[in-house]
Amino acid sequence: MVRYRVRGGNVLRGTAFIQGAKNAVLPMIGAALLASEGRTVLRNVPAIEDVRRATELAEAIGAKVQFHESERTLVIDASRLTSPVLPAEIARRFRGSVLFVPALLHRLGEAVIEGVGGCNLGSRNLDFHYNGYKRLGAIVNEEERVIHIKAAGLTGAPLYLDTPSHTGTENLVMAAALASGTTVIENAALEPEVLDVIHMLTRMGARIRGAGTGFVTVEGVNELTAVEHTVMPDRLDAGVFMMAAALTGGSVNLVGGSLEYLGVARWKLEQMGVVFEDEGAVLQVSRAGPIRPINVITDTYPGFATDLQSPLMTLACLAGGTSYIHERIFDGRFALAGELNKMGANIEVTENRAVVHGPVKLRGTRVTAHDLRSGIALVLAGLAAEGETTIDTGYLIDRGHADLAPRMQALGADVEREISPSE
Ligand SMILES: CC(=O)N[C@H]1[C@@H](OP(=O)(O)OP(=O)(O)OC[C@H]2O[C@@H](n3ccc(=O)[nH]c3=O)[C@H](O)[C@@H]2O)O[C@H](CO)[C@@H](O)[C@@H]1O
Ligand SMILES: C=C(OP(=O)(O)O)C(=O)O
Repeated sequence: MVRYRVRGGNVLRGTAFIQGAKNAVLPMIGAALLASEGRTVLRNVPAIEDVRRATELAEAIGAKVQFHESERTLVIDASRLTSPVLPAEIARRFRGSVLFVPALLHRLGEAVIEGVGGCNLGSRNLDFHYNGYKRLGAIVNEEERVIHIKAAGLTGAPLYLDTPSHTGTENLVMAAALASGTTVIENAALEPEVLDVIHMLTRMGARIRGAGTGFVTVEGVNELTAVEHTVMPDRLDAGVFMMAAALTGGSVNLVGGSLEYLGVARWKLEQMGVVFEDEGAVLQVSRAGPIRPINVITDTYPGFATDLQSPLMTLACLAGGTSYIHERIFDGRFALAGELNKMGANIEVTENRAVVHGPVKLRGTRVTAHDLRSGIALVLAGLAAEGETTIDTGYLIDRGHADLAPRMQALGADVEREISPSE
């Protein structure tokens, strides 16, 4: 079992390199599987557990994949896919497994989903995905524990999403890209990662209009070509390093930490006292004065990202006053509050609203990451706490943050990653 150990009190200074985006690279691996010839090269790929699982899953269905981790480069040869089955033991470990379905439908005519993983955040349905496939002509059998989807050729159709689902949009765009005829997807997601995936698909030969408008039109083509593509920077990884600088009162330079994709999170952090200075392509982050309390409502992009809500809760514990957080995307994303309260925080949760009373003095203790973002939020809490914080289920942090300990150490933080002796 992986565990993180953090000794608090150090002020962070120096340079951090922001990784490539987890939520862009996973659909890009799914997109690479649509190309029936040649090799796809993805650059700026983060060495995270989710990418390792995606590599294993792609191999399980017959693709040849090489992950050159030190070069942050993934090479995918999907010329022969051999199995429509997404095996449970891999697929259950990450949400991105669901992004392999369009390639299986187009290449093999069926997909068998033995399980889908991802962060445990309450209900996480896939009905928008399945309804979309059905409208494109697929038959979806959801009656068993194992889901079977069959498609003898997909045909373009008008589609909609009840809410602008991130992976839902990516999946329906990929399904429509090789369908015959035209598909219009109404209420499509606007997240920058979705746009980066559409950019890659367009370079592969897909005909997609309207990305970033909420109405995406896809004219189906007969084939897609393997391309080389550089994954955009991870705005969630950047947000964490911004908050690490702010809560320790330090100053860090973020390489790849552009403000361009932060949406409302940028303005909320500024209201809390975070100062940004763009120096060409490097972003300097520091704090002016004490941390101020904040009101945050999570929303789809450009609203405040739900994935930054947990780290923000840690920052709010240190603010001089009461902060209010309203979580609108996931119904089970407040397990963090109980863990922070063990460290001395004063957080009250009622359904999907949290009231964070600050400032408190956090004390290091043993805590548990319930999901990826609560895990990284506990690392941040550890940086600000007196004494040592031990965070179990470190695998969840490694799902989405590459080389966290060395990157934090380079800034002067006392963060260690260890494998627990019990295994
Ligand atoms: C791999 C990946 O990209 N993960 C991201 C993606 O997850 P993911 O794509 O799973 O999140 P969605 O945008 O689909 O989910 C948003 C909301 O819609 C609901 N919903 C979604 C699909 C569906 O078919 N039916 C349904 O009811 C979900 O339960 C949730 O309440 O977007 C989330 C919201 O920005 C992020 O937190 C995740 O980091
Ligand atoms: C919810 C998250 O990821 P996933 O959708 O991969 O579980 C996340 O990145 O916080």
